[in-house]
Amino acid sequence: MPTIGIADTTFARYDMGRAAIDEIQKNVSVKIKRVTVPGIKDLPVAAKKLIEEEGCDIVMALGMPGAKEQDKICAHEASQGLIMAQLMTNTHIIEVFVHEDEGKDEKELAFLMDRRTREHALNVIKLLFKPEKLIREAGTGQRQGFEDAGPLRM
Ligand SMILES: Cc1nc2c(=O)[nH]c(=O)nc-2n(C[C@H](O)[C@H](O)[C@H](O)CO)c1C
Repeated sequence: MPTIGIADTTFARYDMGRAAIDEIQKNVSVKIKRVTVPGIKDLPVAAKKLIEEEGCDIVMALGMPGAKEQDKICAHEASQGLIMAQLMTNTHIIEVFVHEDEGKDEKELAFLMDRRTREHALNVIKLLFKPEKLIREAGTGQRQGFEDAGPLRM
């Protein structure tokens, strides 16, 4: 049975880990290993350890960059770390970041954090079990959270 790793943060203002686990368990039978770290810059090593030490086949890295300039720099650094961890382990780490200023108010932010997490959880399931479904969605302008952009028409 495959194992999905879930790495999330205490900095985030919504329990993204719980949303991811709920969505995965509604759809498939897998083993889940969860770890929670303080912030997004701690996610790369957490994800790498889930892969190398806990045998995870894929990992979701869940976090919320804050609205300040230093938070955005922090998010860029965390993203680079996550890409490095993927290359070092040859394993997908699906980054699910929701920036605190993406929602117009707290209600919309919570909605977005829940929905983006769940939609990426479904992507993780497709990557693991049904990669051909992603091929069918190629070029269709999928977005996680808000409305899909949709395909371009000629
Ligand atoms: C400036 C800053 N911004 C964020 C953020 O926007 N989101 C987040 O999850 N964490 C932030 N952190 C904390 C770092 O990611 C990390 O937890 C600490 O530097 C400890 O390694 C920091 C330090």
